[in-house]
Amino acid sequence: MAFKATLLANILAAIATHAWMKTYDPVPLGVVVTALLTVPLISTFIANFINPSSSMFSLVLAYPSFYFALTASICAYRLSPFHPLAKFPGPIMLKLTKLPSTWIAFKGKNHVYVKDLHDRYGPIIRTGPNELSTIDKELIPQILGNQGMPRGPQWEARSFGSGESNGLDSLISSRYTAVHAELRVQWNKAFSAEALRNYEELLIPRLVEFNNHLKKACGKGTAQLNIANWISRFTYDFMGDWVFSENFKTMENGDKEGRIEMMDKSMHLMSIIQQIPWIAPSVRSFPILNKWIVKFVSYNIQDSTIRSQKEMKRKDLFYYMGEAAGRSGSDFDVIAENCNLASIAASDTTASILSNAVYSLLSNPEKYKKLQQEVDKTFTEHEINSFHLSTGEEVDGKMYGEILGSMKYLNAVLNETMRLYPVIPTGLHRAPEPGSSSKTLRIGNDIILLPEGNSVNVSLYALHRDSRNFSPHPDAFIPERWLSSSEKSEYVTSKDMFIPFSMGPANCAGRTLALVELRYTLSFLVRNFNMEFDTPNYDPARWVQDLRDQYVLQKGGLHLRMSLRGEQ
Ligand code: HEM
Repeated sequence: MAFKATLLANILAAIATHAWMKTYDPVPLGVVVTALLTVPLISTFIANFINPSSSMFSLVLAYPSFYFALTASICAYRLSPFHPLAKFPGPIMLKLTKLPSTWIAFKGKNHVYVKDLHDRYGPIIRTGPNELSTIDKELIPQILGNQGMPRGPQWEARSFGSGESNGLDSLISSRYTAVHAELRVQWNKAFSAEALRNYEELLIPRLVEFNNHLKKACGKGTAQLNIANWISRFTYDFMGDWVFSENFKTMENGDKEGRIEMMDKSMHLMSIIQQIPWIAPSVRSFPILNKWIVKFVSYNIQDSTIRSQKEMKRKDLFYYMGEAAGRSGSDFDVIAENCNLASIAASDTTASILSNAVYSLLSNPEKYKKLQQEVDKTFTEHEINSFHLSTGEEVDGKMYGEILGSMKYLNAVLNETMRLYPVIPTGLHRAPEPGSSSKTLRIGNDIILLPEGNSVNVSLYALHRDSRNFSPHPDAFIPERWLSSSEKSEYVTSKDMFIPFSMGPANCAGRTLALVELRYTLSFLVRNFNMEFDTPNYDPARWVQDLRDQYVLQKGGLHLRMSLRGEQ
């Protein structure tokens, strides 16, 4: 009898605990742990008070029965028709827990996994107890567009800052529409036509330096180079120029401080903990786990501090985030947070696309040749000589952004690269605005009610490889699919479903600069160097295997044999 009373008390307590956790979700981890430790004790005490028995025996029974009942209650609810996401298909394990996704994120293969799930289950799937993923054409604008939702809790886990959801964090991790819109105004000013021209002026000398390093490495013969690593250092140094007015000299001296490595390790941790955002603050309170993030941020704070003490020579991002926004020294945290964001957004992203573009071209020699022909023709026609190695000339002050922007094949190659290898492959995460209770989405005549506490992800990797949007051969690198506009084209190319920079109010703020940098850098590489895979030392099949979805699409090494091209 006493045995039954303890059992019953703990089952009831478990159900009540579950109901309480659901109602006040997300409950801070510390409170949850305290509840899990104390509630079985209290319920057993009450049961024993009403029906005295051997307290030792009751205690032995209390914890297992409570945890078992709590787990059963949670699982039953998540699989039940009462769950708001009940009607969406997906593997049972994912409906129950995010643990499998956490493991897959650890391995960096979430993009492949989610695409595979969409192939199996359809355009709207359940990828977690409270999470959907969609590649549905009708839903995407409702999620990302102007009337869509703000960023979801995954972005808090990705925050480099304090991670507070209501404070002035960086633009990318603010979850409130109004806070985001206010910050975005300043970011938009930082990419005005005048600002862009300024950045372009900074880009050219840095590109010439990149050119010269590669030229030196090649000497009069052939060099074996990890071009992905060189590209990362180039994009990082260029970021230093226009964000902090500082030359980090990673091309000259190597990544001695390990900044690029730190950035990548930080994002690996974030990509894992974002799967279960509510544990993120606790995980990040462990110094051993958080050390890369802390170190990376401390470098950026140091860079912002140095920049704040310098006389401004050019309008860099620090200026736009600070002085131009009417912010002063007391707002240093906001300025530094946003410069910190730019240090990743403006380096790892372009490095990822450029390396993937080189890999794709070398894997498709006829496309490589076609691009080279276009680049040679355009550079000759417009006398774009200052990048040509053999001239060794200094920068001539001319800007070529517009000319490069009109190069059809170059832009088709970049589009095709961003289609196949989107920089943020799975992480366009959105959730109902905190405090809004729910978001209503429409699909045909159906209504999807997404209550607060639930979220939805758009997977660009799956969207861009969906044969309904891009065919034939959605997984193949075919820049030509971007060139034909006629109805009779042999290609289906859904341009509205090509969103590598996302869409809506939180789309990529740096899109215009990114495109300028990509066009310049790729055309200069193709113009000035012969490039081929360094086989048999390097197996090109490794490239795709080494790509990892770690918030930003991370890459391994890309080992090439490179030599200078002669006069064209
Ligand atoms: C090829 C290069 C790049 C790609 C493909 C890319 C892609 C993206 C995507 C997909 C997002 C939106 C995420 C979402 O919807 O939640 C984003 C946001 C953002 N990107 Fe980029 N990005 C690139 C380069 C850059 C550069 C060079 C900058 C310059 C700092 C930049 C700054 C930002 C910022 C500030 C945001 C947040 C925008 C907001 O919340 O309003 N990105 N980027």
